[in-house]
Amino acid sequence: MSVLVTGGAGYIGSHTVAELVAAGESVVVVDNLQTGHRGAVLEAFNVPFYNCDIRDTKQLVTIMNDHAVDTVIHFAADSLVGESVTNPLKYYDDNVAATGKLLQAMVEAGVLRIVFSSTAAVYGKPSRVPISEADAKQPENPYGETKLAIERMFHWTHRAHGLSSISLRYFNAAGAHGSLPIGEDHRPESHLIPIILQVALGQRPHIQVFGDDYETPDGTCIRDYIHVMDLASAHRLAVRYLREHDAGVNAFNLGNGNGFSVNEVIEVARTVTGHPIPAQVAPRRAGDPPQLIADSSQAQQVLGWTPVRRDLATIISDAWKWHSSHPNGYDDSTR
Ligand SMILES: NC(=O)c1ccc[n+]([C@@H]2O[C@H](COP(=O)([O-])OP(=O)(O)OC[C@H]3O[C@@H](n4cnc5c(N)ncnc54)[C@H](O)[C@@H]3O)[C@@H](O)[C@H]2O)c1
Ligand SMILES: O=c1ccn([C@@H]2O[C@H](COP(=O)(O)OP(=O)(O)O[C@H]3O[C@H](CO)[C@H](O)[C@H](O)[C@H]3O)[C@@H](O)[C@H]2O)c(=O)[nH]1
Repeated sequence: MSVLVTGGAGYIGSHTVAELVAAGESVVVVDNLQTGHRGAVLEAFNVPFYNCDIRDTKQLVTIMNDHAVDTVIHFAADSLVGESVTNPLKYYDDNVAATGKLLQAMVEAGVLRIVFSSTAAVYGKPSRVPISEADAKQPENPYGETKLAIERMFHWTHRAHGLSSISLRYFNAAGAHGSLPIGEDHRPESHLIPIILQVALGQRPHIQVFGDDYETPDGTCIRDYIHVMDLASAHRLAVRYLREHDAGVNAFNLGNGNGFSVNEVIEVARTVTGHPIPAQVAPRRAGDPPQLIADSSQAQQVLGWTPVRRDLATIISDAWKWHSSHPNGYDDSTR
């Protein structure tokens, strides 16, 4: 039995591949490298890699059959919130329609288990924190809307085809493997922690703090940062759960349950890096909710998941090891 990982050359996907390989799973990666990096799927893993789009149903069916795939973990997506607002149809095509093609290939190949990368963005601006899975889903951008639409596809494909699924709603993924040479390399980078670390590396003059007039103790936005290897372990457990249960349709939040403000994150990064990291207050970024904090008790109870790298200094320190040893990210010249 193998696990097919779509988007396995991306940030969270490559860390999950590392986790699965370490657990003795047989893994196959499918990635069109639109934002991923060939170098993120380490040669030492000896994992089959297909430079393939998830819309290519025919090739996916062949790959699933050739590798005796029994479960898919689906990371492949567009995930820039701002771009999704200016170009929503790209997100309906690349996220919703492309996932439809992937599910079609799975049904054709008789692969009826999927773990899906969902997001806290399905909730929009929450009415309370911590957020529970049953709370209102009111996405404020097409990115979150398309992820929610995919979650709904699982409802109907379960009824029609018996496809069982676990949607994992990540809060703010951060950090890096810590011992293997993989980490975060989005181009352009939009996430707070890697941008702060680019300031520490001298690649940017300062960090812009998007708004200091929110209704939070220090006025800056609060987020729930979750270590990428804790996300990876949740995927491993989700695969196991799907194999061992007639699981139906599930969705779980993945976060630490602790919120840190933008200013607090900058302060911890100053301590970790020993760099002053100049900060400048800038206007609010459109669509940012003041606070996002997860209630992840369901993932803990049902999957047996326990995040173990919960400390923000550990998360930033692992990210710093990656960024300081790979200041220009992956070398894509050998693609
Ligand atoms: N990074 C976060 O904080 C975060 C938070 C919540 C949810 N997510 C979701 O988690 C998933 C992974 O995020 P990431 O940060 O690792 O992103 P990423 O861009 O690093 O990884 C996505 C990978 O999918 C590949 N891909 C995209 N479209 C494809 C297609 N049509 N066919 C084949 N491959 C394709 C890309 O090349 C890339 O390697 C995404 O679905 C994202 O929406 C991320
Ligand atoms: O240069 C920056 C970058 C970010 N921020 C702030 O830092 C916080 C975190 O921002 P990120 O862009 O790192 O993360 P988001 O919370 O916006 O987004 C994350 O959570 C979303 C769900 O709400 C989506 O899932 C998305 O993919 C995921 O990256 C926000 O308050 C943002 O305004 C800054 O102040 N300056």
